[in-house]
Amino acid sequence: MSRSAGDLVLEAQGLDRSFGGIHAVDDVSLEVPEGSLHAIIGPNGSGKTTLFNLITGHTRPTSGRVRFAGEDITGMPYSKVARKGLAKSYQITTVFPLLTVFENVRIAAQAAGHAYVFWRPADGIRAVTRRTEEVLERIGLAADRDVVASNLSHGDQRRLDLAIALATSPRLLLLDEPTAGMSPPETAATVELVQELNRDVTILMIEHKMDVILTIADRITVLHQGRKLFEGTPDEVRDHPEVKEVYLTGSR
Ligand SMILES: Nc1ncnc2c1ncn2[C@@H]1O[C@H](COP(=O)(O)OP(=O)(O)OP(=O)(O)O)[C@@H](O)[C@H]1O
Repeated sequence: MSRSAGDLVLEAQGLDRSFGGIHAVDDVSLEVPEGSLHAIIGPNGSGKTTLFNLITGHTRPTSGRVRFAGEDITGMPYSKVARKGLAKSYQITTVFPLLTVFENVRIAAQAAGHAYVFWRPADGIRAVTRRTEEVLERIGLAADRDVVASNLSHGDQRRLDLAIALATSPRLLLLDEPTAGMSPPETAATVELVQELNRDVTILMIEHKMDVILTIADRITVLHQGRKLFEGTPDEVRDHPEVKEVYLTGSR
């Protein structure tokens, strides 16, 4: 299938999810075109994480549909969605702390099927090693390949988590606050890295730092109390009176 900018990688329609009496996500629709960097912002408790979980299959929507690369994936478990090319990088959750950087990334590359040349296993192993080295180079962790993951700085552990996601050669990468807990230099390096990755992977990200979002996003969805308050370009979001009010006063 040929792909071009403008094709929708992700389409969410009318997503809804309640937990008891809390309407965490309320009729949210989203369209993410191939190649774009789309950001989700909103105050604490506005439904960002729940929306991500509805997309990845970690949480079932009460109603609404999710399409990935044209296929309906609503309610499909993440293990299956991941094999279709949707990867997520969530706050170091996928790193094995006692394995080296290289081993961590190699496991992901292997799981993604890069070793699946069963009639010539040596080719498969070489392909996995090549993909692992390529990803480490790209993420800037090649010099740390033999370091045990738990000995990396917080910023480098986040980079490793990204490397693991990237090793699966995803078509869409979901990033949940990639700069959380990072120092200003680490944040700047991560912003650069995310922009670099976006050259060939579509990205959907949650981010709290407004300056980061306004710098790198093509389009921004603003959530407030589970609903879509506004969607637009960084300039439109920056100038939108209701968005300013929510961010400045925390309420509306
Ligand atoms: N499993 C759950 N059970 C009950 N309530 C939940 C559950 N998950 C989320 N919520 C509630 O749904 C609402 C939205 O939460 P969510 O975590 O999606 O917001 P968020 O925008 O990601 O917040 P934050 O920025 O603080 O991470 C909140 O009121 C939260 O307490």
